[in-house]
Amino acid sequence: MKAGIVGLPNVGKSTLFNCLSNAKAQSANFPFCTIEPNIGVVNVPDRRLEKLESLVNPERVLPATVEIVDIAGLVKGASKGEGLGNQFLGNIRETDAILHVLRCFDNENIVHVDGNINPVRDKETIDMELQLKDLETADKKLEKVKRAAKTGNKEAQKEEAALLKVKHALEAGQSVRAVDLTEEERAEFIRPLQFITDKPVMYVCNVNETDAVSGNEYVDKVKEAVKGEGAEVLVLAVGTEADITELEDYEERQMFLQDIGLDEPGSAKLIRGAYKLLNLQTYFTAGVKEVRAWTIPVGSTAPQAAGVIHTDFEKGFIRAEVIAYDDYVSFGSEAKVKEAGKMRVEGKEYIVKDGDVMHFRFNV
Ligand SMILES: Nc1ncnc2c1ncn2[C@@H]1O[C@H](COP(=O)(O)OP(=O)(O)OP(=O)(O)O)[C@@H](O)[C@H]1O
Ligand SMILES: [Mg+2]
Repeated sequence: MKAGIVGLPNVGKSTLFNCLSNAKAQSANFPFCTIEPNIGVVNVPDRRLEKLESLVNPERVLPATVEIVDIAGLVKGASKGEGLGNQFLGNIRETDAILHVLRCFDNENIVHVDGNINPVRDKETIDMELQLKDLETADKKLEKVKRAAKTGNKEAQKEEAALLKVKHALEAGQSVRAVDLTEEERAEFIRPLQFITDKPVMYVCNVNETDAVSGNEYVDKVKEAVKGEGAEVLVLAVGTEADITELEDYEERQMFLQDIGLDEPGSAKLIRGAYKLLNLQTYFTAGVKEVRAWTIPVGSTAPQAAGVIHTDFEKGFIRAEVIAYDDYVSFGSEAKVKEAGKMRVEGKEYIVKDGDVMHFRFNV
């Protein structure tokens, strides 16, 4: 599962990537600095993990991770091959969620490819290119389906109807995620086509240091423009945070953050947001050797969760012993939780909850 960073050229995508990931991407003040995508594995900050560490005192602690991809900037006409359009759009198709960076800062030294600062227009430019690309996908598929539909194939007729809804919405400037489709239409016909504008999105407003806490007028306009989408809008002083990430010393980083009015890096919030956007959640294993966060899709069953550790755990799954995170913390140790009768034994059907601390019993 991975989230891709998209936006116009020179808006701060690679700089954002650099505050998230230890892998360093080249960032510079000229458009199309990035050509090949940069891929980084990012630790998901989670205070619960720190709490468990303090209770268990393990030899090591392993956080959950999420993959972030820094993609080349898109420009108007990308869907028709402008810039390096088509190739870049291919890189976006391979991701599972989109972090859309919008330039919300004034700075005469940093070139804007369209001449002035207007994040709402920029968003529309990017959306339109993504929508045009999706339209191409829909048209191609429709051509095939139409023939089968004409012969009276019922399934093909249903598919044609769903695709036509999507086509018309895209032509009207809507994204696929906003199209009114039945659950069945989505699952059977639309999701398999991996439309770019069907992927969940979060907007990242890149602001100056002074606006890191309360945003600015540009941010307000973005919020107003995306109100109907239900998407999250995050305010982040990307340039400043990248500088702070460079500091070796933890105390020094905290001081800098406090100076700009933050108690944790905005990038931490963003990573958690990306994790949620990907529809992922965490369960923990907590032993003296290792306290570890494991990543599973929301709605996973206990055997599926066990399978993330090892396929044998899933195949030979017998049962899971589960402690709710809050119980673990309020009783202070596994032994005390057991004494209090708060440890549950769950079977194959159990849907794992975020934060569960788990042991698996299995048989191979
Ligand atoms: N909030 C900010 N304030 C001032 N300058 C910034 C801010 N964010 C990024 N920059 C600067 O903007 C320039 C472009 O940044 P970056 O290389 O990250 O853009 P990009 O979106 O990756 O561009 P490309 O699409 O060309 O790869 C860099 O010089 C960076 O330092
Ligand atoms: Mg870049």
